[in-house]
Formats: sequence, structure tokens, C-alpha cells
Amino acid sequence: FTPSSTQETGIVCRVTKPAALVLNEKTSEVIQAAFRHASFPNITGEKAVSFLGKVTYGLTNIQISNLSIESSEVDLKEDDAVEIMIKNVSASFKGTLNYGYGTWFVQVEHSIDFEIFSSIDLQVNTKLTCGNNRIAADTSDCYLSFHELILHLHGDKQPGWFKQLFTDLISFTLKLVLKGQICKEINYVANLLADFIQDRAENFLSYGDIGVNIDVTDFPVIKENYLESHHKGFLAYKNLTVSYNDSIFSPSLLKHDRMLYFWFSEQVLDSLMLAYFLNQHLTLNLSGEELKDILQNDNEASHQEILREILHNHAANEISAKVWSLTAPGIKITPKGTMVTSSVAVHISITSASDLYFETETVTAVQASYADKKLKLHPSNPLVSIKNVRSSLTVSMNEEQIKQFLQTVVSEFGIQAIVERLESALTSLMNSKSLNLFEIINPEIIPHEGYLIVQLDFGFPHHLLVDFLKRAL
Ligand SMILES: CCc1cc(Oc2ccnc(N(Cc3cccc(OC(F)(F)C(F)F)c3)C[C@@H](O)C(F)(F)F)n2)ccc1Cl
Repeated sequence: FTPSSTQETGIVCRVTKPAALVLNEKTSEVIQAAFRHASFPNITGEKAVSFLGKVTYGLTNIQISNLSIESSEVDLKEDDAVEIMIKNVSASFKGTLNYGYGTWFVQVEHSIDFEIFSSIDLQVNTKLTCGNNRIAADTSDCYLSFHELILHLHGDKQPGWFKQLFTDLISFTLKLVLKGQICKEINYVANLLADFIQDRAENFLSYGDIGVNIDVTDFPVIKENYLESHHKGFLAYKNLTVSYNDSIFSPSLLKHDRMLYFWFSEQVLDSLMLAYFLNQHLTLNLSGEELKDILQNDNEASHQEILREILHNHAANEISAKVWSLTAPGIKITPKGTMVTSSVAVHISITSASDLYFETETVTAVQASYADKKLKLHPSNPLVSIKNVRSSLTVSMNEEQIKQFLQTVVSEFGIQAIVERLESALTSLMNSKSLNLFEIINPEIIPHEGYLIVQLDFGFPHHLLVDFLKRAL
């Protein structure tokens, strides 16, 4: 993995200590999945025993039976690792012990079932690295310490010395095997989780042919109060990739009192707008009814004649309107809000003989918020200019008056009508990615000069864990 320059970072995610503590509550379920998923190889060995000759033994089909985890703690070690300490994992293993001993003239072969009760402390220092442009977990720093390990041989009719011999022999080899297997399993599950999050994130940010490349641009950062990952955020549209390399992130832009922070460079949103435009998503057809709803609150006296001409002189079902972007809307993020510059054409066909066409350039500051699982957009003080008016309406207004009418209607009713439809389209898009299943607490969407910060707290995403465990097992 060669870290690309941080200029290529379009999206930064910061998971703070409070989030890690919430996620830690559920670590035990992930670790339990790791233990359950572990398969234990057969253990064979031999040992020369005085007066018995050589004793050979084998432990076969070792299965973990019940497993319980008392508690786990998580600690972030600056520029090092995420330390997870799990106390008192009590697990019992069942299996079959085959053993044989004797000299050249007599051989004894036996097999009995055994059960092992163990209580283990586990410490995993997880380093975050990069594997093919994705976040990977390195949990090689993994320690098991056994509080106790009780071997229980079924049909305990063996003589005392025999039990003692095997208990030491087996517990030693078993500790080695358990450590090897459990730590290997944890590494497997940790990387499965990292891949799972990356896949879900890619899915979350994609819509048909439009996707966002979230390859990491740098090694993930571990600080005392947060984890942070840096991603390209490039637009991936059909086989087109829009990259840029002048978006500057700096760690001081984010804090660590909220659980999650997402930093979006303005280019990410700007290039997404380009893709939506190229994919013809930025067009809208309005029925006569919808047009009437939009214009009905216009009580301006001087507008009534043209409104009657458009809306009332014909049956509503004859009227239709088409609104489409002439160019990709431009996005500039400022503290006042996201400035959206767009040029739009409107064609209202009333009857075959009468229609109205005009183009409008608008610049609108848009603030966004998310409440009750709905995205809300708040447009304010739009700049509107009207041009290329072509009308076959029979009204007593001159061209300048018609322009004035259109200017007022667009800024007071038209923009709001577009924004409402945009809100519901974006909300249903995000809900199609099951965002509504996440418990998002007091999300804030804050625009800054050239970037946007989304910060929030969350409740544990159980559905995500269930999805992951289904996939892991
Ligand atoms: C959807 C959020 C997001 C994730 C991205 O990619 C990844 C990939 C791997 N890890 C992360 N982490 C951030 C993160 C936090 C919370 C949720 C989340 O994704 C998800 F769980 F919601 C998924 F299902 F979509 C991802 C973790 C990374 O920051 C860290 F902490 F490991 F360093 N992000 C890139 C951009 C965006 Cl907007």
C-alpha cells in the first residue's frame, strides 16, 4: 500500500472514544462469534514415561461448547493500537482422548471422552493497517492467559497417576493450540468486520451507476481520543473517475466530543452533482395539479391574469410542465450554507396552441438538517435571473412584466417546490440503504469554507451486527 498524498483525501471519518465504548459493549458478541467459529485441529503427541514406555496420545474432534464473556474494556493507544481486554472468558471444550502405551510385547490402546473447563483472560492489541486500499486489522499482538484449566475425563476410572499425567500433558498442549486458534480466529473476524464495514460503506454511498471511491489514502490514525480514516471520495460514474488533489484536511478541523465525525470536501458533493446531471436525474415532470399546488399561493394582484391563463382556462389535465437542468449545478460550501448555482429550463405546455418556455439561473444558499429520519433542506435568499422567455400566452403583460412575474414565482414558489422533491428523493435514497435502521442521535450538518462536517452520536446498530454475524458464521 503506498499512501497517496493527503491532498487526495475527499472524505475523513473519525470514530471517537465514546463511540468505541458503545461498540465495545457488543465486542463480546463478536468475540463469541470468533470462538464459536474456531475449529480446533486434532492434537497428537507422545511422551516417554518411566516404567510405562512411550505414551502416545491424541485429542480429536475438539468442540467448544458453552462460552460466556464477563466484560471487555477498550483503550486507544496513541499511534499504536486499539487495546481490547476481555476478562474471564469461561469456555468448555469437549473431545475424545485416544492414548496408547506399552512395550514391544504388550500395547494398550484406549479412547475416552474428555471435557475441559477453562477460564481465560484475553488481550488483543489491534493495529489498523491498509490492505489493498482498504482498512485492515492486525491483531497479531494477541495474548491469552488461563486462569484455570480443568481436564475432566469421562468414566473416571483411570488411576490417579494417569489423570495427573494427562492433565499436565494435555493442558500444556491445549493452551498452545487454543492460543494459536483463538488468536487466528480473532484476526479472521477482525478483518472480516473491517471488510464488512468497507463494503457496507461503499454500498451506502452508491446509487446505480453513481458510486464514490472510498479507497483509503493514508494509514488509519489512532489517537488517545479517536480513530480516523482518510478516503479518496472520488466520484466513480460508469467507467469515469473524477479525482482531484487540492482538498486539504487537517485533524484540527474535527473534535472528539461527538461519537462520529464525517468530513466531506466540497469536490465530493460537486462531482456527485455532475454525475446526477449526466445521469439525467435532474429532470422533473409536473402535472397540472402539481403546478396548481405550486402556484396557488400566489395572491399577487398583477399575477392573477397570467395565472388564470396558465391554470384556470383549461382543464388541469391538459397542462403539464417539464423542468430540467441545463448544466450540472455548481456546489460551493460556505459557512452561510451550500451555495447551489444552477441553470434550469422550464417548459409549461397548456394546450397545443399555448405554452410558456423560460430559463432561469439561480444561486441559493442551502442549509441541511436531519430529523425524524428525514433529510430537510432549507433554501434561503435565492438570486434568480430569467432569460430566453418564449410565450404564446394571450395576456396583456409585456415581456418585462412576464419576466418579473416569473422571477417572483421562481424565487417564492419554484425553488421550494424543487427542494421539497429533492428532500423526499434523497431521504428515500438513504432509507433504501437502511439508514433509517440506524439510531442517529442529534446529527449536525455544518458547512464550512470548502468542506462540510457531519457529526452525530448513535445507538448501537444491532441490525449491522446481526448482518455481520450472519455473514461471519
Ligand atoms: C458510511 C460512512 C463512510 C465510511 C467510509 O469508509 C469506511 C471504511 C472503513 N471504516 C470506516 N469507518 C468509518 C465508519 C464509521 C461509522 C460507520 C461506518 O460505516 C458503517 F458502519 F456505517 C457502514 F455500514 F456503512 C464507517 C471506521 C474507520 O473510520 C475507523 F474507525 F476504523 F478508522 N469507514 C467512507 C466514507 C463514509 Cl461517508
